Amino acid sequence: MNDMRISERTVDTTKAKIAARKVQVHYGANHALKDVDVDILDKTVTAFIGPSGCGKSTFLRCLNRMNDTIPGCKVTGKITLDAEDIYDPKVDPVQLRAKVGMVFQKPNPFPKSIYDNVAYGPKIHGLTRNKAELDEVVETSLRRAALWGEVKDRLSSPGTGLSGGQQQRLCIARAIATSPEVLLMDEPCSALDPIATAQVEELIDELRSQFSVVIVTHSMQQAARVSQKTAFFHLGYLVEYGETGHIFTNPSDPRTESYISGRIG
Ligand SMILES: Nc1ncnc2c1ncn2[C@@H]1O[C@H](COP(=O)(O)OP(=O)(O)OP(=O)(O)O)[C@@H](O)[C@H]1O
Repeated sequence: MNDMRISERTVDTTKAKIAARKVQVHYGANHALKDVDVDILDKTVTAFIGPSGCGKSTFLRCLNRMNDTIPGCKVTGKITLDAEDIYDPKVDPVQLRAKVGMVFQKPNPFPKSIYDNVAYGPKIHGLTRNKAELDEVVETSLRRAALWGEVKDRLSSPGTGLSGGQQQRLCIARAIATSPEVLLMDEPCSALDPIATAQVEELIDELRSQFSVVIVTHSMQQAARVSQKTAFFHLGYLVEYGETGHIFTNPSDPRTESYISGRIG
């Protein structure tokens, strides 16, 4: 069922899945993001890089309206998903977040069973008609998150009992269970060891065949390994955006050059 929804999508990889124009974010008096314009492509991994505090997470949160939940945070400008304005008053942010899922820095499974962690989204969004369909979505999502083999015999055990890397893959399974079109990942490997990091990176590459992935990372090596497009942020500006290979070998802006060569950051 999940597979059907995905294969039904017509995809043109040069097409913008998300388009941002003149995006500004203020936290009270702090002007955190300034005039950000970018097209995020479908079926592509886009990395957001830049020094601490430059606005990467702030911009990521604009893309599924997570900033709505932060008091004093004001977002202006325009962001569209498939040409539809996500800040239009008729858009329900909860529905939007099912389409634009998010995985956080620290694995944050619900204090529920492994099964219920994954079943939660499809249940609240009414995506399945019966237990058999729900079972199928849970299995498919856990398989896609490369976790099924490790948990299939203990689906009723608590999600919080898994290792850190397994918990992060569970959170990824939870995020993909609603068949999102975009997956936002905010430093998803920063709490993981190198083996778990490698597993999640492999997974990111696989997920790209189904949808658009945006990843915030402090690791330039990781950005280079997993992404096809990179956006470099500095002091609230999106300084440079382009092919990852180009950004890392031949950046156009001196600020990008300084960052990738380790002179700022
Ligand atoms: N919840 C918040 N409330 C108030 N100000 C915030 C909040 N989140 C971020 N900011 C401010 O917005 C600016 C950008 O922060 P943001 O976290 O987006 O940067 P970042 O590039 O993701 O940083 P890091 O790499 O350290 O995670 C900073 O000045 C920060 O202090």
